[in-house]
Amino acid sequence: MSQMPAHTLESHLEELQPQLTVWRRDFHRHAESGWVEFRTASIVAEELDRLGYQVTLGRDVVDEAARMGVPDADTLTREEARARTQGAIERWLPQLSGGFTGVVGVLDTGRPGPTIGYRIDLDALDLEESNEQTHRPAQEGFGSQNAGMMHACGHDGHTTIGLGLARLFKALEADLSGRIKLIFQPAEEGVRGARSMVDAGVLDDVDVFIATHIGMDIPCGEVVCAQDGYLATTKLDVRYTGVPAHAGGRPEEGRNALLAAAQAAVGLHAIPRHSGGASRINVGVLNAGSGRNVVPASASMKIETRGENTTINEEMRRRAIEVIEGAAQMHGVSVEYSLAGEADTCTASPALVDYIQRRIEGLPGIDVVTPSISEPSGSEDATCMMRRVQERGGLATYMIFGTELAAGHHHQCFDFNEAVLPLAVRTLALLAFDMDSL
Ligand SMILES: O=C(O)C[C@H](NC(=O)Cc1c[nH]c2ccccc12)C(=O)O
Repeated sequence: MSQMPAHTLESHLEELQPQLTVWRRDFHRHAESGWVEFRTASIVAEELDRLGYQVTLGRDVVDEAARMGVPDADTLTREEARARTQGAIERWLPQLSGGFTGVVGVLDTGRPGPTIGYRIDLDALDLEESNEQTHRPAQEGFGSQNAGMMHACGHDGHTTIGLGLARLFKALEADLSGRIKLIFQPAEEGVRGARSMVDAGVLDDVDVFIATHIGMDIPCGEVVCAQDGYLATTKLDVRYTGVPAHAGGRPEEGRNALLAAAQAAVGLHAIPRHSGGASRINVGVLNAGSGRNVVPASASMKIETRGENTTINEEMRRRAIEVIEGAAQMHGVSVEYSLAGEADTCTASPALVDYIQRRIEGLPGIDVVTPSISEPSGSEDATCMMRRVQERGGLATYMIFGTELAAGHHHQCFDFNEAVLPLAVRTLALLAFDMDSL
């Protein structure tokens, strides 16, 4: 990788900056949950294609069998139609249809050098955004137009950073060598999409891999070179089926699915925490019953286990399944459960962390460079992409770009300081220009 004049980058970035805000607010306003990011993915594909990147998408980058937590066919069809009405770019939709909303753009300089992969997650959360006028997106007219979907974790910012990188790398291509691979991943929330891109082979030619997240309760100007504290996690969908009966006339003929689920919910949260390290369990959703005077014949739950390492998470999952099955037996109902998402832990590559720390010290806008954070945090399926690259002898890390938040991640009033966008684009771009020293 050769050096490029810093003023060249800065002049391109200055020109790009207004566009970053436009992109972020457009993606925020058209928030799309996992596997239905049709409009977002089509805009990404169009921009990459316009810039001259090699664009692959859909089933070419998403392995169908490895997808997890995919919405039902009616939802996919409805959301694709919604995306069309909101300006999705038609020519890309056939390949994205059915919930194959991954997009990969490759810039091949033709000169010897590493392939550097950047992971960008596209999806919004299943959450209703605040419409309070104290919430800036609502006040300034870019609140989500899609009921029950909100960018409340910063992935609208991530997608913007990815497109900003695409433009900047194209503008600076003459000073680059090797290949840049921008990996736009669906369905990070619920850890559902990364595995399908790994199984599609997307990471098999990546030498250096960088995933990123903004926010995480640190201020704009602080950059973490490696977030190592991600928890291994398993997500399960559970369904109990009982026997309906007249609650007043023949209660003894019923088999109560609601009680089975309630028993399971309490039993799950009673599973002891693990002495070997951090462990978590959560029953996030419980729906049951059909009428006040009917013995409930159906109940469904969305649950998750987490652990500081694979062993702890596996033990939490094993105990959870014991409880789920035991509750069914207690109430004489049947139970089915399915895997709805899964991710492991991962540790960043020390050589890459050292390189990043040296390279970004003193860059414009960066006040604090933290080498790594290892406190148990949430979970991330980028870890399976990191592992794939490392298994092949490559280097991987997960960077955090701090930024002030109006409310915490996954909160209906979430918003962030958009100054992080150009800072992240500059920092991530510069990392690609001096990797020979790695
Ligand atoms: O398990 C999931 O659904 C992934 C999801 N991931 C994130 O929210 C990203 C994330 C990981 N760690 C943190 C810490 C704070 C905010 C966001 C995150 C989570 O942990 O619930």
